[in-house]
Amino acid sequence: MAPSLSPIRSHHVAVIGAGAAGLVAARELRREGHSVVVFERQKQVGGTWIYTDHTEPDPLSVDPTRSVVHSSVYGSLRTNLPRECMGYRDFPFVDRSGESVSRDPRRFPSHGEVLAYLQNFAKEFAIEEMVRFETSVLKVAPASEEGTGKWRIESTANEKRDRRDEIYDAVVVCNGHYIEPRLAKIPGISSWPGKEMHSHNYRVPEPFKDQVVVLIGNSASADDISRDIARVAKEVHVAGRSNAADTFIKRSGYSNLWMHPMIERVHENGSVLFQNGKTISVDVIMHCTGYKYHFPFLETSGSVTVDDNRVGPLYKDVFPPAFAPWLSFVGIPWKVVPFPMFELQSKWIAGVLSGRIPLPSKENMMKEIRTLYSTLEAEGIAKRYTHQMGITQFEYSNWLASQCGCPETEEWRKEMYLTTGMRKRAHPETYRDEWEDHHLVSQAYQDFSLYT
Ligand SMILES: Cc1cc2nc3c(=O)[nH]c(=O)nc-3n(C[C@H](O)[C@H](O)[C@H](O)COP(=O)(O)OP(=O)(O)OC[C@H]3O[C@@H](n4cnc5c(N)ncnc54)[C@H](O)[C@@H]3O)c2cc1C
Repeated sequence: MAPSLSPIRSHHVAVIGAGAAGLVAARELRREGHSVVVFERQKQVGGTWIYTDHTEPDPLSVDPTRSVVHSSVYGSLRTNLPRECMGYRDFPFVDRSGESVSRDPRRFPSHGEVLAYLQNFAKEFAIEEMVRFETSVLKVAPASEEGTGKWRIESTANEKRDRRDEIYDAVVVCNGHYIEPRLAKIPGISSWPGKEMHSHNYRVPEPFKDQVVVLIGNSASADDISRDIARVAKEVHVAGRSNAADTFIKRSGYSNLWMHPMIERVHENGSVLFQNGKTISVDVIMHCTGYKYHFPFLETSGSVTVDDNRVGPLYKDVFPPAFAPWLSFVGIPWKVVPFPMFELQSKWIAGVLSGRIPLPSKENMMKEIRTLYSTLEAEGIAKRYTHQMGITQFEYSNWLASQCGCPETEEWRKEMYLTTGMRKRAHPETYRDEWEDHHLVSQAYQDFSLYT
């Protein structure tokens, strides 16, 4: 029998990961009265925002035995959302350059500023006292075959190599999903002699000096990294699946940066043929093709799977009905404003666990998931886009807010997200330094005065 959800019960909850998702999950769980242990394999909080010069020994990151480097952040990275929009709702991401000279006051700051913000958040809410640093979770499995609802967690302290085996009432998975690369399929690649890598292992442009580089991808990273590398490389070519087959465009402002459709095939002599018929001799192919959800520690005997990058079944992207509410995930949706969404998902999980917020029956949750899958299929949307949200994120967040009794997403935040998206597409070079949504910034700061 699973533990009953009588009103306001406190549980012993494990959170996996101390990135932006795990930090706010820990705060909300403790606020609700649960006892919390956060497992974090790195030495500090911040997850993907902890920049490191290190990269993985396997540049494509496909070797399952490789030592994993968590962060995918590159040296020049600045946020692609304005700070007002990006921060948690009750801990605004405001300029704190008055507090320390090393802060970055820009509206679209560098990765170091986001890390500093997350560190401030952890300090403000005393999160670190709940975190076991340098401790990797190796296995998460139901504690017994009888389905007691409890979870067995095996972990190891990285240095000491001592394994711990513990039982928790509930597990909240916040392990991030920008670690396990997806790769493009390229005909002829096995005998192509050049260097292949994934953007996960890109840090700085210098190694690409005087080289001819092809980047595959239409994402923010392909866009940013191509410009970064074009400063030193001989030529940079971006191959995008969504570009028309005859695309051959020189990027304005650059003498050495071109856009193409996908690669048709590559050859033993080092050349690359694009679908537009252009052939060039290439030194490096970089896959900026995104990541796969990956939960190497999770053992659910097939009850929770990753199928073509669909994590499922998940009710509202959070609870697998078979284990609800004792297993949950924060941070699965993508193309979203992540931090405020993590905050609402975490409030919901905390309230459901304590019995304050009801969940539908397992059957009804499954019914809703099946309806979602059928709708996606009928609309011709591939499984791998199940968790993509974009504009629908606000309806989703507002639903979460209604469950938790919180105010809906602020209008200014929604408008700022949409306006930034439009400016990014129209002015990819300058959107981080020039903007027109000053009225939205004022509205944001009016709201922030409640918290700052
Ligand atoms: C290149 C890049 C640019 C981005 N730009 C933006 C942006 O501009 N704005 C924005 O809002 N978002 C951006 N994002 C999205 C970003 O991922 C989210 O903002 C957010 O940081 C994700 O937080 P998370 O906690 O889900 O995951 P992560 O930050 O990845 O944290 C997961 C944590 O789990 C730990 N962990 C994993 N497995 C284990 C284990 N087995 N045992 C113990 N600990 C474990 C990791 O060490 C890590 O600390 C960007 C992402 C990338 C990759």
